[in-house]
Amino acid sequence: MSEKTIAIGSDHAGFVLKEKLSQELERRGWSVIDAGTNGPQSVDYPDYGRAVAEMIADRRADKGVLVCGSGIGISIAANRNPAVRAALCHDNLSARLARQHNDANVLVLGARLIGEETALDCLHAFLATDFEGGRHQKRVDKLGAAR
Ligand SMILES: O=C(CO)[C@H](O)[C@H](O)[C@H](O)COP(=O)(O)O
Repeated sequence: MSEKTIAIGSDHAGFVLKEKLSQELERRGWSVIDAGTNGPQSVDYPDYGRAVAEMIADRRADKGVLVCGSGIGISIAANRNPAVRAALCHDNLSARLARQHNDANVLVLGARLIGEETALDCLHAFLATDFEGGRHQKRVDKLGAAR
């Protein structure tokens, strides 16, 4: 795995946004593993949330990005894996706090709820922000998540 490997996945509702985010990640030098889906045909979000979560757990990817219509279903799916801290974000601040306070390793976006510009803003904030540690470390430890 290269130092900057990211796994990305979506259901049909997130497919178009996933493609845009994937292009942006590659433009920024990330090695992207695309877990699908690969078109607009209706699929089931748990399959893609699970696939990206397993890549995080197996350390095939450092971070992940998931997209569905609201972001809710695919967050629930990913967070069932104890290695994952998936954060559903709607703006720059929530994406930043997800990293600073929660050490989130998966960014989740709702393609039917936010526009492309906001999604890219969330992505940039998520990638640019480090975990603060300190008082947040023991709380993250209590989540029981592996790193
Ligand atoms: O999981 C979701 C809702 O919590 C996502 O928004 C899905 O993308 C959505 O449920 C898919 O809906 P559709 O009517 O089958 O396109």
